[in-house]
Amino acid sequence: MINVGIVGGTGYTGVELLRQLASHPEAQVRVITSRSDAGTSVADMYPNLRGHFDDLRFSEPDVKALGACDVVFFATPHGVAHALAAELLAEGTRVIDLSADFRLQDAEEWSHWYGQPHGAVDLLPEAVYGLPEVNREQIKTARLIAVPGCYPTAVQLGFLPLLEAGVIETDGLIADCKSGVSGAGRGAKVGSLLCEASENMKAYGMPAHRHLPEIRQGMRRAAQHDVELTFVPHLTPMTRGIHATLHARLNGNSLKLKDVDIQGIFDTRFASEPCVDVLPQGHCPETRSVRGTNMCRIAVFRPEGGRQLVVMSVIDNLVKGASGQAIQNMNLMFGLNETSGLQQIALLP
Ligand SMILES: NC(=O)C1=CN([C@@H]2O[C@H](COP(=O)(O)OP(=O)(O)OC[C@H]3O[C@@H](n4cnc5c(N)ncnc54)[C@H](OP(=O)(O)O)[C@@H]3O)[C@@H](O)[C@H]2O)C=CC1
Ligand SMILES: CC(=O)N[C@@H](CCC(=O)OP(=O)(O)O)C(=O)O
Repeated sequence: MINVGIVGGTGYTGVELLRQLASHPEAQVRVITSRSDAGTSVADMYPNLRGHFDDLRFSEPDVKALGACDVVFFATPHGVAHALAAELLAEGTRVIDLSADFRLQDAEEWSHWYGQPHGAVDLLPEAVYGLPEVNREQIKTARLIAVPGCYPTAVQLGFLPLLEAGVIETDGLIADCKSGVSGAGRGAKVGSLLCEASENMKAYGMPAHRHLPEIRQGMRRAAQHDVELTFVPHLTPMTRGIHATLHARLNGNSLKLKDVDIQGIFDTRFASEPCVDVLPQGHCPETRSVRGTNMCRIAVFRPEGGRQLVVMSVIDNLVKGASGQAIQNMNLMFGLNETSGLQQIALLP
């Protein structure tokens, strides 16, 4: 049994970790922290978990108790994992961070986008970007994982096959993304109020959202050179889900273009991926088909056989976009079945 600690258990990604770990056959949550709700029982705060964690109570973060765990998840705001990761790693505890603290390889770039100094520069060289579809082998031996952001997961998975195959222009790329409101976290904010967010849709984070450098970093790796991307996030009136509509243009001359099998590129790239499902030609993915699941569903279109491509990529922001992907990483790090505890099917309607 893997002994698990969670720092920041009262947020949406924290409770999503608990929901998934409740049915995990080889993981046991031993410690879960909240400073404001220390002493409260988990089942009292989240009645959907009654019967699963009845003896578990939130406690103040304590490095000794967390350091006795095999792995600690950070489901905390940016900067918290910077402060605690080194001490936990020194205890032999592995760290899986759901925040952005270790996602960018360049500490100065991180400080620029997150508006604070990087608090753990020494750990950056060993942090592994936890996108299993790209870094599976490094994840298996990692001590410190940076779980990708929600938009970066949906966007990178959608663009990767095309970038790796070298069939698209790498300038003028567009990621037009829509997110459910749980992406903004559980903390009270005016923008998340029912009267603000329902029956409404708006873009935000313009002209540049903090996920842009993270997405660009992954796309640069896939293309092996810089890419030019416009990323526009929108808030939509649903609780969970991300829908990314990606636009790219085929490169090369029109004679060669005839022969490019776009559907085949996606089918081949993700054929052995347990958490990516490429839809058959002509089908559009929908967010409700991945709601509560660790699946990314993708479709690719080439309207009228032209140069322009449209890729659609959907995930649940709290699962494949956060907690589910974090558990997928844990499974790989501990040599377990990669989808252990992650085999939920979406509830329709
Ligand atoms: N929501 C989403 O869709 C996604 C979120 N993420 C990231 O995951 C992380 C958590 O997100 P989310 O669950 O939405 O966040 P919330 O804001 O809902 O929850 C934050 C949690 O962290 C705890 N916390 C806050 N400050 C500290 C601190 N200084 N030290 C220790 N614990 C602290 C809080 O409890 P308390 O204050 O009581 O200690 C709370 O349990 C964030 O970095 C977020 O950006 C990543 C992908 C998707
Ligand atoms: C709808 C909404 O507000 N979404 C959040 C992104 C989700 C998130 O928490 O970002 P990380 O993955 O980097 O942690 C935002 O735009 O800031």
